Amino acid sequence: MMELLTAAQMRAIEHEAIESGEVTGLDLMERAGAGVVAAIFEEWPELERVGQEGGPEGGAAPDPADPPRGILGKMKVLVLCGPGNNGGDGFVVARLLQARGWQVDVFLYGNPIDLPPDAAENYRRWAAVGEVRTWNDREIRDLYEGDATSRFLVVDALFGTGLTRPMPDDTAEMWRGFMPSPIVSDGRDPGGDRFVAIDFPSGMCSDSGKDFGALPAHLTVTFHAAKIGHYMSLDCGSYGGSDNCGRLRVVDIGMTKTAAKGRVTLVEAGGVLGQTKRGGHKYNHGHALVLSGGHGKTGAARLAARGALRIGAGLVTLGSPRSAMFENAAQLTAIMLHQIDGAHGVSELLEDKRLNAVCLGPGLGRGMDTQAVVIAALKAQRATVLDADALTRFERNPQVLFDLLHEQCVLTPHGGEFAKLFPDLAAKLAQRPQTGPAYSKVDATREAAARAGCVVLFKGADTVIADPTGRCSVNSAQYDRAAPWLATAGAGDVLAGFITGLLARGMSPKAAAEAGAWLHVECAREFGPGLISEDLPEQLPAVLRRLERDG
Ligand SMILES: NC(=O)C1=CN([C@@H]2O[C@H](COP(=O)(O)OP(=O)(O)OC[C@H]3O[C@@H](n4cnc5c(N)ncnc54)[C@H](OP(=O)(O)O)[C@@H]3O)[C@@H](O)[C@H]2O)[C@@H](O)CC1
Ligand SMILES: Nc1ncnc2c1ncn2[C@@H]1O[C@H](COP(=O)(O)OP(=O)(O)O)[C@@H](O)[C@H]1O
Ligand SMILES: [K+]
Repeated sequence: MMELLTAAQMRAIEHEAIESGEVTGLDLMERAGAGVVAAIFEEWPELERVGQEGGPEGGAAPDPADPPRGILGKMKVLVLCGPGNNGGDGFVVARLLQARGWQVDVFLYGNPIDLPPDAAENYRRWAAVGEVRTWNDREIRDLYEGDATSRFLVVDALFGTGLTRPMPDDTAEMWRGFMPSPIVSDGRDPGGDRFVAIDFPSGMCSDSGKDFGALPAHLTVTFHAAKIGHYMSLDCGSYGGSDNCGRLRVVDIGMTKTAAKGRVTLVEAGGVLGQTKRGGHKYNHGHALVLSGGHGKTGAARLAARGALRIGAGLVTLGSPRSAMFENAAQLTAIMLHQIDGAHGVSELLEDKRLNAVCLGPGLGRGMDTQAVVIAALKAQRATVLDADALTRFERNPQVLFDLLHEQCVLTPHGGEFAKLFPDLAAKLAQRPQTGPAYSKVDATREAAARAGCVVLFKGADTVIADPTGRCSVNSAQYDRAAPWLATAGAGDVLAGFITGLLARGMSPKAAAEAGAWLHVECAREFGPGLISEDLPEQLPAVLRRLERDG
């Protein structure tokens, strides 16, 4: 199970490892620097030839007959070291690359006398073989921009997990010079300069992913475990959150400990395995009820119902108001249809104990009825997914909803819905931070789950799932699992259906939310560009088959 750490947890793990005699701080820094160098060559194998005999190096003319050499031209390294241990890692990288024959320039932000001990030792080791130039952001920019014939490998070792406030003013000039470098979506820029961030792109908050003025990287190399900030996607314009990191690599530096408490995990395939049916009658796999909106607003509920059926609920019934019966009947086959009018109808139908999971919200409408219907369903104490209108209908008085929620419920808000139910938490999350570690989506979702008394799944490319006890995970649709096609109308309705289907099959609310969200992203990836929400449930057979095969 992959953990995502806060900066404080990482420091505690490091402290424990050093105290136990498992490793020294200097060992860790050496391994971190060596790990960065190894990651650079794994990412761009063609760079291995730089500085080697017969390979391109400072001064070598590009050879158009030899594409790799022609692409690289002259390759120089610029290492930007900061005043803490992130800077210490930078000195190690500088030393190791110079030893391979690279031409390396190193700038230090701050006074060498103030460096912490391990960084100071690596400063000395570098200073014995190379120059440390005093920080001058104008000079760095000139050096970078003034050399049109060279390609640069820029190593950003300014700030890592110790960043506590917005980037200092005297880095702004240099940042502006670097910014035009294109950051392409898969983190590769094979023809141009390479920006490598040690631990974090400097200016990015390691706990929240929030942007204190970050310099985006093509490759980010972190140590021991990824941090929460690496997986927070801010959805706030072109640069922010995980978008800053380019590709992410995690390097093992030989520590064995994990976070003692408050751990956050990354949702992975493991939690989803075993979902394929192994026998039993349809009633052994549960019976899900999805409530439809009225005439002209029925598509969302059908998407959810289809999702619930495909994910393996034994039976799925669509509860439809009288006005929409014909419309629904015309488009349903395996899904059963039952007329339900109003809250009374819901209570009556849920007297049938075989209906063990309910989905409310997609297309339900914001009319008077919705609130009463939700209340009736919650009083029936079934495993219940509340999405869309079933959430926003309580905007004026969320406490009415919170008082009725129980531990078998899952709320699935997107950002707008979250803000309606938890306006104070959404406001805290939206604030531009002045000090770090900043308030994160993980913090907000945990608080929301504690307040609601049930599982909250806060959607996005970084879907955060928390239960009221603080257990928390992130389902990421970033990096290798990017699925931008999910930003399509109705995708959330299908997710609500997936989770409802898994609840009907007896999964716990948190496990169902995690597995549903994971499979949702896999379905989007299985289909790829051009996806519309109807396609999502139809990818499940292939995804489940693959899981079975590879499991
Ligand atoms: N933990 C581990 O296991 C391992 C950690 N390792 C490495 O250590 C890194 C963490 O090191 P770190 O704690 O020294 O913090 P780091 O990011 O170098 O910055 C702290 C310095 O920056 C300063 N500062 C902060 N913000 C600022 C701002 N906006 N503007 C100006 N200054 C600012 C801050 O000043 P202060 O706030 O104290 O005034 C302090 O001087 C980690 O990212 C990883 O690379 C590896 O070696 C492997 C093992
Ligand atoms: N850029 C993206 N990358 C990955 N997943 C996304 C992205 N945008 C949206 N999603 C996912 O798609 C779904 C959209 O849900 P929602 O906003 O409720 O849409 P709708 O109301 O149209 O059904 C959520 O599961 C969300 O996590
Ligand atoms: K950095």
